[in-house]
Amino acid sequence: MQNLSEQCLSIIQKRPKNSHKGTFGRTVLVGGNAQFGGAIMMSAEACVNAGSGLTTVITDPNNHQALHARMPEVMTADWNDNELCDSVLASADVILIGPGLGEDEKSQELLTYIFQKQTENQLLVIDGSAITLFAKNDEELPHPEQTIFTPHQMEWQRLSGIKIADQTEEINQAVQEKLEATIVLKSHHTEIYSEQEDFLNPLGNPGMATGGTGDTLAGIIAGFLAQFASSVEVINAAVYLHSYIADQIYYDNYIVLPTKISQALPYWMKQFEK
Ligand SMILES: NC(=O)C1=CN([C@@H]2O[C@H](COP(=O)(O)OP(=O)(O)OC[C@H]3O[C@@H](n4cnc5c(N)ncnc54)[C@H](O)[C@@H]3O)[C@@H](O)[C@H]2O)[C@@H](O)CC1
Ligand SMILES: Nc1ncnc2c1ncn2[C@@H]1O[C@H](COP(=O)(O)OP(=O)(O)O)[C@@H](O)[C@H]1O
Ligand SMILES: [Mg+2]
Repeated sequence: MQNLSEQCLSIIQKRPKNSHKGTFGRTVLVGGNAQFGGAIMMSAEACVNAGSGLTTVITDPNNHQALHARMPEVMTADWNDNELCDSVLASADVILIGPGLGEDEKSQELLTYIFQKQTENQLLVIDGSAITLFAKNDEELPHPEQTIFTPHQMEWQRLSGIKIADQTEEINQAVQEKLEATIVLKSHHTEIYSEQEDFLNPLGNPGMATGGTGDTLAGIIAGFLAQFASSVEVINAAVYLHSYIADQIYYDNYIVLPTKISQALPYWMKQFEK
């Protein structure tokens, strides 16, 4: 397993002078039920700050007002409006589903719907509740090689059937090969399992152990994939930068608020741009 280093951030390119919002990808985020609206809001805040050109959130209408108030940069779609959701999804480069999605009938319906809609040109990031739902059912991934799962250890236990205590590199890798998707296995030492190689993130701190830190990472991964060419290196950079910024904040803060990581992203991306 290869240790990630600052070098992995070299995928952060200086923006071309003649660029526009269309240059940096369209990201569609799906999640946030009435109870967990904050989760998808944190993903959206991360995604916009990570540089996604256009970001739309498909969510419970209860969350629209709060989302607009917090982040006017984000567009919204009512997750009951199929026609609107169809058109929003058709133009997506990256879809993220799961933060705060919940596990009821509506959540399952949305996951099945996204599986139907994903095309071979679109990347799909599956996080949070969507991992738990997928683990419970017999559905197949429409495009495994275009799919990234971002489970924490308990979600990975549900998805892979491997108990947390038994989650060793060899066993995890074997399940990655079966799933054919990329796995970002989150813990105090996050690991990335991909088709090519496995990676270990040496950064991060206990200040990150607060609800929303993973929702934020999912938003950064989606935003990075939307604007930089799709590769495991881009996912590595998202994981590394998320923890790098969290470590900067932890230096003089007992808790690392997830939204503070998002707010610091544009500054740190500027420091590392090549
Ligand atoms: N403000 C919000 O709206 C928030 C909503 N959230 C959403 O809540 C839903 C449920 O997700 P949860 O993860 O809370 O619930 P889960 O039930 O999926 O997992 C949490 C359980 O896993 C255990 N666990 C073991 N190892 C762990 C590890 N390495 N990292 C994290 N947990 C570990 C924890 O102790 C906890 O009991 C998701 O859709 C998520 O996006 C959470 O992100 C929290 C914040
Ligand atoms: N003690 C820790 N050290 C390093 N990173 C941590 C620690 N605790 C949590 N994290 C990171 O915080 C994130 C938590 O993700 P997750 O459990 O999905 O949170 P949530 O769903 O509440 O947003 C992961 O990126 C994980 O690596
Ligand atoms: Mg999570």
